[in-house]
Amino acid sequence: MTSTTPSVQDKSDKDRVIIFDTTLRDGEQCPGATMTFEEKLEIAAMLDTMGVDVIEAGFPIASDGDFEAVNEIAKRTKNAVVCGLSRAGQKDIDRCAEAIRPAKRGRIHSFLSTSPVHMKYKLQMEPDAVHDLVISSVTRARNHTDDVEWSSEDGTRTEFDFLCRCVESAIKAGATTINIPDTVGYSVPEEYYDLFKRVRENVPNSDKAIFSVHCHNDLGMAVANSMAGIRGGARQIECTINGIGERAGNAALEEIVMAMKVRNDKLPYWNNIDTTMLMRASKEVSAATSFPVQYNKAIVGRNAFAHESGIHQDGMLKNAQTYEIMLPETVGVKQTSLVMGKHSGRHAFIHKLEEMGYKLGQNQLEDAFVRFKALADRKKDIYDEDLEALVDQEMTAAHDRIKLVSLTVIAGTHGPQRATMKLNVDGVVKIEEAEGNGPVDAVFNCIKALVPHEAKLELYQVHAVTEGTDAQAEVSVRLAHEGRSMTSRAADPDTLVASAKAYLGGLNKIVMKRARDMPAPVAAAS
Ligand SMILES: CC(=O)SCCNC(=O)CCNC(=O)[C@H](O)C(C)(C)COP(=O)(O)OP(=O)(O)OC[C@H]1O[C@@H](n2cnc3c(N)ncnc32)[C@H](O)[C@@H]1OP(=O)(O)O
Ligand SMILES: CC(C)C(=O)C(=O)O
Repeated sequence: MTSTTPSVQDKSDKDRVIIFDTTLRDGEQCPGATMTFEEKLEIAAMLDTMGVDVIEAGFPIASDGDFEAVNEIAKRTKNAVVCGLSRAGQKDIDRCAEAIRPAKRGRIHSFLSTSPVHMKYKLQMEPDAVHDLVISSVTRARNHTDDVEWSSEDGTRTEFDFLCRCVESAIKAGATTINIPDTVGYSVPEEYYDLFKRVRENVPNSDKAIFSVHCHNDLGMAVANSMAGIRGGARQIECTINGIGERAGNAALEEIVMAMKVRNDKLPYWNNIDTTMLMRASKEVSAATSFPVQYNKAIVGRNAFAHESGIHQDGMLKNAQTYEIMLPETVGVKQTSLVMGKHSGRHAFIHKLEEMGYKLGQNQLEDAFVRFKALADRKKDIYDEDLEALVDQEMTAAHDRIKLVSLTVIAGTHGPQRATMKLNVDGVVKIEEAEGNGPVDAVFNCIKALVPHEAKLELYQVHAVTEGTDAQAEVSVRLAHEGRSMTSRAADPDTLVASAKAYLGGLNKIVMKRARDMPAPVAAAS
């Protein structure tokens, strides 16, 4: 934990927040997120191990498959309460009760809309009839289990007095948890805080139930609203892994939990979640639903602990607290990553090369850095292999007597292909133009014209250093000369430039060998 991250000091019961995970119910409701029976069992087991207090495992009346999943999760879950959702009708409630029956601790979660728009158009019921149904549904659920949650669907758009009337009756009928959902993600933090505060103050028996928040993210405020509800006196948060759920989703469990942990000074609440499992949970849910996690998603996005900007990377290298408010290990991420890219600076570049085992002199470093920046301008992702190729080239090129200055190639359907090349040979710049049977042949013919030699090309191979159409091409050539073979490699985003550099690399090796064999002044190649 960094010093900006106070630990949860005083774990008093009044500040304990129940984490109610609804990934398998509300999470599964979003289009395309359907999970198989086996995937649901795995996710439920993971949530149980992670310390989730209540697992909403499904909506048993929805289908036989949902019933089976809730029922099996109820049988297997060791610690958490297993909850099933049901409408207010008797059939729904009884089916839900049957599904959760094997659970060590089972909960029926019954809901009914209370807002004018929902009552009038969706339910087509008068408020008094809705109120009666609240009482009869909670009473029926209570006959099955003593753990009953009642939700006033569209609670944040419900008339205050009617909401209080329904909440009071639900508690009187035996509801032990009262949820006031922001079903359509319409509320704002101050308003949601106020709603809980006022309902708890106005409902005479409010202290007999635990209040719960359930927020949707239509305006991007699900987590902020959830925390506001907790400040207003709620002590259960309904949330999902990766924030999946209806439309724009629910409050994300990982964000809620880490907000309480990192900002415990301002949000002095605690929960039982093992935060080191958050990344694993995110990956498991993403794999099961095939929903990718947004790169910049808080806590579990792949960029959440990654830095590309030079100024940030420099800060991070000097002290991680400069740009990170929590340690990656806290959420199950191995380590911070300093991603090399066009915004990186020298500090990070040198650090990266040292990590990869390279020690370059000051001039070599400066040259390599300039070439790295040029590469990063052209290539989206710079991988370790790119840096390796770049530095290897830098190191071998340092003593080269033949250097590529420029190359232009005209290629296409109307041959012959033509290359124009400028070389620096022992400090003298020469230019030549040549044709060839294809662009590579034209390039090599240019080299032969500029540096006449006897060496024969034995092998020419191209492969991509990394993936993507902007990947660097790595070219290998083998030149046979006086009974020996010289191999050389070069990389560049342009295959023809890489080809020229690889060929010249082979020639430089021949020249160097000659110079070693007969130390007198040598002309380039033979
Ligand atoms: C805010 C939420 O997330 S609520 C949960 C939403 N989740 C889902 O709907 C997923 C699972 N749902 C389903 O599989 C199906 O909708 C079922 C099985 C529940 C119902 O299917 P159907 O019987 O074909 O009804 P359908 O879904 O078309 O319509 C819903 C009916 O339930 C009624 N209804 C809606 N909410 C409730 C409620 N809380 N209590 C009682 N009745 C309700 C509607 O008014 C409508 O009734 P009507 O048929 O008399 O007009
Ligand atoms: C059933 C309730 C809790 C719900 O999902 C909602 O209102 O969003």
